[in-house]
Amino acid sequence: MNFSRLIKNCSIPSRWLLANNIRYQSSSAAQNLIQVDINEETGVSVVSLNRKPVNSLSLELFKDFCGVMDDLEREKVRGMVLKSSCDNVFSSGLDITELYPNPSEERFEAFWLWFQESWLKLYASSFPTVAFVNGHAPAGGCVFAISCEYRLMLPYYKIGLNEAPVGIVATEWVMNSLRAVLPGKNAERLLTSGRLLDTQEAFDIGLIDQIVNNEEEAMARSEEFFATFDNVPKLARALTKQVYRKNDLNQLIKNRSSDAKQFLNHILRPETQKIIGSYFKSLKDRKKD
Ligand SMILES: CCCCC/C=C\CCC/C=C/CC(=O)SCCNC(=O)CCNC(=O)[C@H](O)C(C)(C)COP(=O)(O)OP(=O)(O)OC[C@H]1O[C@@H](n2cnc3c(N)ncnc32)[C@H](O)[C@@H]1OP(=O)(O)O
Repeated sequence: MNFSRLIKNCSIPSRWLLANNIRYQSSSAAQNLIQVDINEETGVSVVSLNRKPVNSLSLELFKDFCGVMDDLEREKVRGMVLKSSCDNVFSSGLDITELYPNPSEERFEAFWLWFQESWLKLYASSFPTVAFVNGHAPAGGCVFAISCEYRLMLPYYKIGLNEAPVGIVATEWVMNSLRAVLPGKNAERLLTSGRLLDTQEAFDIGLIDQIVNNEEEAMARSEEFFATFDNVPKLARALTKQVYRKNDLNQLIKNRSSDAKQFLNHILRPETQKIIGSYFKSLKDRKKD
């Protein structure tokens, strides 16, 4: 196997970014949408999504996330734990205001390309990744979790891919990430029903790896997970992961702009706008009851 070609092919940021003429520029340093804490002793980095109140995923958050992932690659961290700093919510998924009402083509295209970019960087990261699901993780929130290598979750929250009930068809790279975690039939059922599972159900079908009761326990379990790689050369580990995930990665890399166009067309359909609009209204109305 030609390793230098492989490394070049796995060089995540520049090749993919240049292909789309987009470059990282921190969009929101003042807003502090992502907090990063690197433990100098252990080499483990804790990355907290910090877009109050519910970590809905906006263009700015995706841009900042990509910047953080680039920094962690440069720092050669030993591992990353992804969590939320919002109460009770890991991430509420894509920011619905990016999808409704009728987003501008320019904004939406940028939004979608940075979402793709975030997934590529997380899914192919050279360092080990743990999602500490410390709150609800519907839709895009679940996409972040299943793109990590290991999932820990606090009890009594919900996780799943509820795109279908929201009028959205999950794209192929999202389906592939789920298939990599769950055996085929459970993955298909989760997608087509759009059911959100509670922590125990998610553990029972293997969507999450362990249930933890608090952050301290989550950090201890993460450390155990990272320690399983301590005797493995970093480059060999990273390349094994990237080659193993290569088909999923290539499926998106080859289709980035058609994926964005397809999703925009889908989102702009009047029927889709109507379903998302009434779903969003029901979210707002829930509070008034
Ligand atoms: C043809 C090709 C198709 C290709 C498709 C490709 C890919 C799909 C893959 C990824 C797609 C993902 C789609 C999505 O992610 S859509 C978003 C789906 N998200 C949800 O359904 C979750 C909605 N939210 C909730 O259920 C709850 O908010 C909660 C997360 C359980 C938290 O509940 P709670 O703590 O009670 O907070 P509130 O509900 O009161 O929320 C506070 C505040 O935030 C607003 N909000 C909540 N979620 C979102 C969101 N996702 N976007 C924007 N805003 C959100 C909520 O309305 C409240 O606002 P107000 O305070 O103004 O009322």
